[in-house]
Order: sequence, then C-alpha cells, then structure tokens
Amino acid sequence: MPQFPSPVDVLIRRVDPEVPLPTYAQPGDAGADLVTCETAELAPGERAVLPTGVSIALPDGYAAFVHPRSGLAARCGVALVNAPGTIDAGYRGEIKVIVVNLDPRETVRFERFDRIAQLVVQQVEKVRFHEVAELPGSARAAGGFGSTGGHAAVGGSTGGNRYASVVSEREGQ
Ligand SMILES: O=c1ccn([C@H]2C[C@H](O)[C@@H](COP(=O)(O)OP(=O)(O)OP(=O)(O)O)O2)c(=O)[nH]1
Ligand SMILES: [Mg+2]
Repeated sequence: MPQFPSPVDVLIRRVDPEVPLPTYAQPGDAGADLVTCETAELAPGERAVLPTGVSIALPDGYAAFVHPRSGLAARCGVALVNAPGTIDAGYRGEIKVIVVNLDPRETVRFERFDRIAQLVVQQVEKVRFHEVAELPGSARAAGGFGSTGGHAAVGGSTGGNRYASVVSEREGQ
C-alpha cells in the first residue's frame, strides 16, 4: 500500500462561525478548497475581493498559495487577478480571494459557501542576496519572453516558431 506523507499541522480560525473548513476534495490533492462567505455577482470584466471566512497561522518556512479552480475557469471564465495569491506565514488576517470574470458575455454569480479557489501550502526558502558586479554565465543568458519561439498561432497559421498575431495586424488596421 502506498503511504501518504504525514500532513503538516496548521492552526485555523473561523472568522465566519458557519464556514466549512478548507478540505481536500480527493486524497492526494494539492489544494484544499476555499469558499466565499459572501454572495457576489460579477458582470463581464468585473472583479471582487471575496472573504473566505478563515484565517490561518502557518509554521515558519511555509507559505500558502491561493490558486484558481480549473472548473470555474473552464466553465465560467473566472480567474484570480493575482494568481497565485501569496499567504505569508505571519499573516493572521482573513484569507481573501480576488476573483475576476473574464467571460465576455455572461454574468457569474457566487452563492455563500461556493468553492471559489484552492489553497496550496508549500515550504519556501528564504535567501540571502549577495550583490555582485557580474553574474556567472549561463546558456539562456538574458533570453526570455519568447526567445525560444514555438508559440501558439492564431488565424489558421501553423508555423511552429511564429507568434500569435494581434487582430488589428491581421485585419490590416
Ligand atoms: O490572494 C491573496 C493574497 C494575499 N492575501 C493576504 C495574505 C498575505 O500575507 C497578505 C499580503 O499579500 P501580498 O504580499 O501579496 O500583498 P501586498 O500588496 O504586497 O501587501 P503587503 O504590503 O501587505 O504585503 O495579504 C490574501 O488574503 N489573499
Ligand atoms: Mg507583500
């Protein structure tokens, strides 16, 4: 039988006395689902900061990350503005989720205790920065932002190394 590693203990406080605690929907899930305590209606393009009804105290050396739910993204176009949101170990306030409705047409409605995001708890390294005049060389050097090509194409092009073109360019505007 596979053994699950033993879970890390995290203190949690209900800010809303009725809120269900975050739960992992399936064994082995990385994220525990967070709910909204408020109903909210978001028109296309609208955003909201939704309270989850919980605050936590993470052990030093850990952080929690508020990730989007793929089902909400795929079915409703709901994203997190700051994905992933960072919950610092020292933060004792209520965890909030900054949602945005990216659907161009449909209004999205959240009911109280709908699951809106998922919390992934991870160990994080603290670094000490050492200033230098020159950094050591690397194969990538300063290349980035698409320097290796291979992006998705739009408008029926199949070119492997071309970039998606913006609509105004395609229409000659
Ligand atoms: O999605 C999020 C992101 C952040 N927070 C809380 C926990 C986090 O510890 C604190 C600060 O977050 P962050 O560092 O991302 O925000 P900031 O704009 O840098 O604010 P600050 O100056 O308070 O650090 O806000 C949330 O509740 N939800
Ligand atoms: Mg900050």
